[in-house]
Amino acid sequence: MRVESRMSGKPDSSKPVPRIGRIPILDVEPHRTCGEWPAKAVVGETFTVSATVFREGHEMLGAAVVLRTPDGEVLAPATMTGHDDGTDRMSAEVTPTGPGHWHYRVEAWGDPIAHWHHDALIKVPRGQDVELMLTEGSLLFERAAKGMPPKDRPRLTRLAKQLADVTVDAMERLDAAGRPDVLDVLARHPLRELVTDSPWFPLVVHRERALTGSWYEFFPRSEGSTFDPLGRRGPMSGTFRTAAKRLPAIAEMGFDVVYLPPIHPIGGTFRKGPNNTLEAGPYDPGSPWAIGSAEGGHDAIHPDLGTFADFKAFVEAAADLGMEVALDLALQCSPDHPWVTEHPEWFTKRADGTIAYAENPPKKYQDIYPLNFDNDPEGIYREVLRVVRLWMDHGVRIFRVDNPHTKPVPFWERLLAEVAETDPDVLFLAEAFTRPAMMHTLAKIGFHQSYTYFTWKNSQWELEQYFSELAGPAAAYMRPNVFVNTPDILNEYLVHGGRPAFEIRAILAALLSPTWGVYSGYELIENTPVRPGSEEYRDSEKYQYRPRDWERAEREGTTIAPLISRLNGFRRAHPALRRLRDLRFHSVDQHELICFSKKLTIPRSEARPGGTGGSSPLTGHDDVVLAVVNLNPHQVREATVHLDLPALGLAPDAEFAVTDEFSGETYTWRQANYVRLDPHVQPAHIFTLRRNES
Ligand SMILES: O=P(O)(O)O[C@H]1O[C@H](CO)[C@@H](O[C@H]2O[C@H](CO)[C@@H](O)[C@H](O)[C@H]2O)[C@H](O)[C@H]1O
Repeated sequence: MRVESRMSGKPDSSKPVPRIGRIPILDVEPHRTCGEWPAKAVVGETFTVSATVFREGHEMLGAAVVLRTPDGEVLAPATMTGHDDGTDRMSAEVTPTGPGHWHYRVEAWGDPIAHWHHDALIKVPRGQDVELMLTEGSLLFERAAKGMPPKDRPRLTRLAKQLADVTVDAMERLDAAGRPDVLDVLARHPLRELVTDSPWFPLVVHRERALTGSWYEFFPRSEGSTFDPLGRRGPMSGTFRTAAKRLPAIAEMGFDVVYLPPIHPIGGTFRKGPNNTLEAGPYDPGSPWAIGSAEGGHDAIHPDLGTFADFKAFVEAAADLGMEVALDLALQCSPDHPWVTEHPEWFTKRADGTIAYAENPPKKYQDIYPLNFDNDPEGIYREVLRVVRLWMDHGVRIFRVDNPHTKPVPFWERLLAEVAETDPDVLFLAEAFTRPAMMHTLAKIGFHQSYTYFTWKNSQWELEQYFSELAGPAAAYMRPNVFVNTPDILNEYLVHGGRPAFEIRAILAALLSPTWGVYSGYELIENTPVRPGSEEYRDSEKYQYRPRDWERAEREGTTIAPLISRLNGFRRAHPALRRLRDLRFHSVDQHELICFSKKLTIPRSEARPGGTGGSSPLTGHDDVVLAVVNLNPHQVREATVHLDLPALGLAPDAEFAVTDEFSGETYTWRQANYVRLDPHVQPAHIFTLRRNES
């Protein structure tokens, strides 16, 4: 990192130039973890900037973080504080207030007044150099006064005079230099010398939905699909119009985003039949990811679903209910896709002239051809950009990108950058389940959100380890979208855990991650795998229509939709739950329970007295949620939970009231607390905190 010192003057090119600043500023985070790509935040998201800042000898220094807005305005510095652990690490929190391309930098300086004060406090009481010390202090405060805004100047000028007044007791004069009002002025306007700046580092600020949201995935063709009980005709597909009837119930559950698998024409060649069989019957609708037929490709709508006007009406109906529609972007083709004949050069031919089908080992996708992005990079790029813009023009502002890790990374970096230039509100979710290097790089180069390994993290240690990584340094560039299930992932925990397992996983996802998602049928506790040990559903909706009797489930109480509504309600009521970086785990002496909290400081102007859902912010400006979850879906578990009270904004010996958001019961808690959770009654406590008045 090149650090320019304001004091270094013009370098003489014939001599070696020190690369380090006058006050060294090293290892600035999040810059270091983001590499050459911008750090990410959403509007109003507070994050920490830290750096190693030190200097020679025993001189004292100060440091601050400065934000520069997309308009070039440099905002008031946020003072950095030291970590007091011998590492010379300093940090400050900053909050960008609008979208766009921001910058941040660290400034450091020598602080002669702090240094003088430190020495004077040692020497004056011991009678060493008393008048000399006080005179030097007086001169320093005179200097500082010159740089003050007029309203603060008199206070320091008076102090400078007082320090030099030999008629006043020396200790009294020294005490005056440590008065809170003086320290306050100095904190705001320190006397700075040898000022050194780090370079400006990029920070891209997105809209809130890039970090926060509740997603619901469903196949529009299933909603309203019908079967002839007499078998005189094949099943009839649902349409955008019939699917729209499901939207109010989805909104009722509190979802923000409705994600649709591909809605394009589906190919007939090598079409898959029920349960991923390789032979489809005459009425089998095929996998929606097998995109393209004579009816069109990625820029067309499956005629069974309706027309562009129907799609528009669907998007508008969702918007009226406060939801956005996310569309799948799966860059692959059925053998019947128009690109296959119009652009044969986009596909790789084998020695026998055939095109190899796509794979994501060990999965085989016999019904699709992969594109070869290196055959005609420019042609494919232009066409994909056209397709993306077409759907953007039809109201789609979120794309869920299928298997981005099987396409060249620079392709995505270019595409996402070009879209962001004109439409910075358009978001892309990377569906890449692959090695960390690829997943993290896709996030760095521009994907706004990423699928995660949450579905496979079921134990306490796995969850703690994984989420500590996601909410730790990775949060600077990668935003998790935590689905509890997908059409491809029915985890064995759900297969064997029954209803409590579905409740537990929904609670974990909704509270641990600012964005979580549910694939339709989850609320009905659908958990039959196609065969023992498989993560595929039996009679998977990927290959056949799957209408569901929502009303019956509601009547019979076989749905967890009410729990999902409550979870999304908590998330709306508690801004802390809509953030990631505020997650902290607490210790539990039983490995099948997990305890975590989220705490967000809300500016006073935004604090809501009393909160909602029976909760109340801790201090009027802290939103704190504490959860304890039994991870065993079969058996009661009890334990002692040891809280990290400072992480909750509380003193180590504090006693405070916790109110369970499910039961409404209030308990008095302290550092160590007994917990007992029965997964068949209530698998979790979700507590809001209130300090005891006494
Ligand atoms: O490869 P992933 O596990 O990430 O899964 C995603 O991409 C798959 C390919 O698009 C997709 O698979 C489905 O569509 C295929 C093409 O029609 C079909 O051959 C597969 O049997 C079917 O599962 C998967 O759904 C998607 O999430």
